[in-house]
Amino acid sequence: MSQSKEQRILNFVLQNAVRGDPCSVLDTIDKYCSQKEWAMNVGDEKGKILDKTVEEANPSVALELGTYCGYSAVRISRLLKAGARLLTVEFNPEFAAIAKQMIEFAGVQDKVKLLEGPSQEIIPQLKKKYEVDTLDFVFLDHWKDRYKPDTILLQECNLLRKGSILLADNIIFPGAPDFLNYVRKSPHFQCTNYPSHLEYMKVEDAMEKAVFLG
Ligand SMILES: CCc1ncnc2c1ncn2[C@@H]1O[C@H](/C=C/CNC(=O)c2cc(-c3ccc(F)cc3)cc(O)c2O)[C@@H](O)[C@H]1O
Ligand SMILES: [Mg+2]
Repeated sequence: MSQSKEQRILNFVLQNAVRGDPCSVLDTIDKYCSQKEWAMNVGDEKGKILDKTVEEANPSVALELGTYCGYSAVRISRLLKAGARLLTVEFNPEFAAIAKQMIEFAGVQDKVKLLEGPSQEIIPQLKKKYEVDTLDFVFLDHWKDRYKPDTILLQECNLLRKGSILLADNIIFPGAPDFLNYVRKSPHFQCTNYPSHLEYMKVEDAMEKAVFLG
């Protein structure tokens, strides 16, 4: 059976990156996806916005929705302080298996817990099953029509606290218009837009930061 693109990305990392070096894994994925096959990793330009927002949040507990190949899980977890953890949610078993190997090769497995399943099922389990009190940081990068319902679900499950930071990818392309409308109109969020470009392309994109006000 022919290999998937995601398997080819992983193989390129296993053969070309430095084991245990998260930056080398990120650079190697970016090299492959800019020169050989495009893939929907957040990439380096928007990745720098992600880095700054993670550093601002300095989270003890972070959540990512949409692991894909693990690029942003490696990117986020490499910045976490000792004892902090990232929970990342992925419902495609093939992508979850790729991401697990990517995370282990980068050497960040002790900081990352990969939760397999749909976010709407996982989120309500976070408090009791995964011992989460509240989330300090949430990165939204899964199906774009899931950003708004999952943001509402996070609030309903009391997983956000005053100052929790949400960061959403792809605000322009593919776009998440209902999410953008929702957080910008809500009195419970303070929003900031970060113009950027689509990963590996000269196409406009943006990220939106939404800080929960309680
Ligand atoms: C059910 C809830 C739920 N629960 C758990 N896991 C879930 C999930 N919903 C989705 N997943 C997983 O997350 C990832 C999907 C991510 C979706 N991302 C884009 O569609 C996207 C597209 C472009 C672009 C495409 C084509 C273009 F031409 C231009 C741009 C660029 C980007 O940065 C993009 O993020 C996959 O691993 C899914 O298995
Ligand atoms: Mg994205």
